[in-house]
Amino acid sequence: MTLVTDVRLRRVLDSRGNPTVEADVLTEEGGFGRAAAPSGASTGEYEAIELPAAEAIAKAREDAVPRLVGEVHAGNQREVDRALHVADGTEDFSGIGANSAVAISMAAAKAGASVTGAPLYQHLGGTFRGNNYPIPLGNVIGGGEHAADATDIQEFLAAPVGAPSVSEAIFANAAVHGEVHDILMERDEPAGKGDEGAWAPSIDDEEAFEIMDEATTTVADEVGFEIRFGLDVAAAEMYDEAEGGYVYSDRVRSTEEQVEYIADLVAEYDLKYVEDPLDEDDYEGFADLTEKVGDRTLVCGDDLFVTNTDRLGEGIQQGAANSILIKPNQIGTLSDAFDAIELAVENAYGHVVSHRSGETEDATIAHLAVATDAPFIKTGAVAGERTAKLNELIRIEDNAV
Ligand SMILES: O=C(O)[C@@H](CO)OP(=O)(O)O
Ligand SMILES: [Mg+2]
Repeated sequence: MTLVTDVRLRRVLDSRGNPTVEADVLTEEGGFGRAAAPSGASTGEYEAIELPAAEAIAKAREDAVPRLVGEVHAGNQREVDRALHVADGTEDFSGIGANSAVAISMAAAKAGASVTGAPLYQHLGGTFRGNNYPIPLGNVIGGGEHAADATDIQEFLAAPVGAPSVSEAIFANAAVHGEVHDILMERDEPAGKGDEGAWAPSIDDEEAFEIMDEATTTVADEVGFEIRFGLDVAAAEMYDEAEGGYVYSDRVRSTEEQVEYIADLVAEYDLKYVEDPLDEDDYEGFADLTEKVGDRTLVCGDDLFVTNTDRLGEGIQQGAANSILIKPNQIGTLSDAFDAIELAVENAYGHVVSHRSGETEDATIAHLAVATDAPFIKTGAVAGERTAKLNELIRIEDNAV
């Protein structure tokens, strides 16, 4: 019923104005799915390889499309994704590009769902999926690789942990984003926005912590539920061995100092979430920090694990982190992302489904998060390519997809 009859690929715009790959998958019985690949700026060294969009499309047309059309069923995700791996023939999708692979993989899932008439989250998660929804982590202040002349820490994320529903959580994050703006205005700190729609003022990290504390407290009082906050340090971008450690605007921190610094921040601000607090090669540092604060906060590996089961397995062995960021384009297919989620869940690691800094209106990750009972989703707070996912979550909760 879901035999693939055509795969069409094209270049479309992403939110940074760069070309990215969009895929359409068509099947017998009129099935149709469309999806587009996102793109990172602070990419991990061990991610699957994104090729220039035009090249990825040319390679996929030559090598992948003939192995899909008339050969695989969109309703059988493993079959589709195996064919993509065979077509690619490398370990890191450098053959056809992880951008082509992930766009086709996600479009196939949507095509499979469309034939059965089930919403994508149910197609992916099964009919016995639980009734949980992820808490959205909303990026409201940011810098690092996502904005020039702003904070050293890449993302300050609102975490509305007490929200009674997804929609209330989403509106709370938007309110925190608005409150941050008001506080910045009061302080006479004008701010543009970074790649993900977060405010990118020219302030130091210390001031950003003060503002986050104030903004989350103010909005929590207004809405009447608990709002905490967290970070994506994106520390691999700061780490410079020759400089002796983590290079901040005002100083360099050694690995030990970095672990202490982050542990102190967790204690001082009761942080709910800390992503990539250490370099992507430093399992040991991650393990040290997890030992110190892992009972109180989520220590999450993004560049550390890159959605890869081998790297996650190593982290589990060493006790590095207690949660994993899931970005399908880091690994190339939905099947590989599901494998990483399964391994995480089996080992009591939390999983956080995530957007990239370069995004499109594609909302697949909202369905992926709901399908897999993810405790958290990280997909911004405002901006159209972010609200595409957030509004889809609202629709899913409202049974309207
Ligand atoms: O580091 C991250 O977690 C992401 C998304 O916020 O950024 P990028 O897509 O640039 O890697
Ligand atoms: Mg990150």
